[in-house]
Amino acid sequence: MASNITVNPSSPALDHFALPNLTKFKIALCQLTVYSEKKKNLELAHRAIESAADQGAKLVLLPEMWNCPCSNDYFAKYAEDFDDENASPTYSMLSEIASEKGIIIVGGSIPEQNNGCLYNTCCVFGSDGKLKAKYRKIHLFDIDIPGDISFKESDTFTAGHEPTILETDLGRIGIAICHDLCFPELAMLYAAKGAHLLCYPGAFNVSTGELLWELLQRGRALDNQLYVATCSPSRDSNGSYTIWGHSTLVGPAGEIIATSGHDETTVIAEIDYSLMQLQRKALPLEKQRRDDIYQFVDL
Ligand SMILES: NC(=O)CC(=O)C(=O)O
Repeated sequence: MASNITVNPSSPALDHFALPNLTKFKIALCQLTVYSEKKKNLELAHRAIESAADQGAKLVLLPEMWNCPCSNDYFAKYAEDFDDENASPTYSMLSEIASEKGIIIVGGSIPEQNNGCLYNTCCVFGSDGKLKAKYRKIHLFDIDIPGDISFKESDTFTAGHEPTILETDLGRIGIAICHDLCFPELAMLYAAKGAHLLCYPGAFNVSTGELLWELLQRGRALDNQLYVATCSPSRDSNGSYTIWGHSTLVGPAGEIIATSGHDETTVIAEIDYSLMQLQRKALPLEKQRRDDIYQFVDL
């Protein structure tokens, strides 16, 4: 299916150097422990967001599946319907704290129930507390490594098909979730639409995490010369799915700006979009791209 984003990388209308109102700000990556009680997860997230905002963060990113254990056995039971916002405790909590603190929240992901389907969904709330965007994970994580890990997200979830990029005071933000990191095309699509920052709530496991997590984020940042932020739950070695952790902010030259281990923590780091401009000037990939030989086409 065609994306609802029209992409023309060489469009003269799009100034890839244009910066948002606020070019320098703090981002917080809240690496949260996930409990089996949803109420506890909501309370923990509320405290972490509050504390991050009090430390000056203007944008808070939460992990993939931060209020539900990462298992097909739980997704349906924990799912919420965002169309009925009064019936969604997660929606209410994120919306309230976003407006109370005047911050943007990229709300990680939780299971969404909608019209009989389940989605792995990220909601973004603006500083007025309003829902600004909803992204449903496009690439579901199905893996089978004999003797290691077997997980089939598509047993439960339906894949989304709408890339989501939003214009904010903190720049153009592209949203994707975890396994979406493995697909450079989605990041390229966002870059072609002028994204400054890509946010990936993620929950890589220990098998793929050690090998791929950092490599993929640095690759997406370096190829597109923009910021990449990831946020994972903390490790729970008792669960059936052992999380890698290591929430990270990567800069436009592919450099790690800040990262964590696998325990519960909040990473607070600075984003400075002028570094993006410098990197793009120093290494003008956009100008060097050989559109005469290959082209990125949005079908
Ligand atoms: N949750 C995921 O999509 C996990 C993933 O991609 C991984 O490699 O682990």
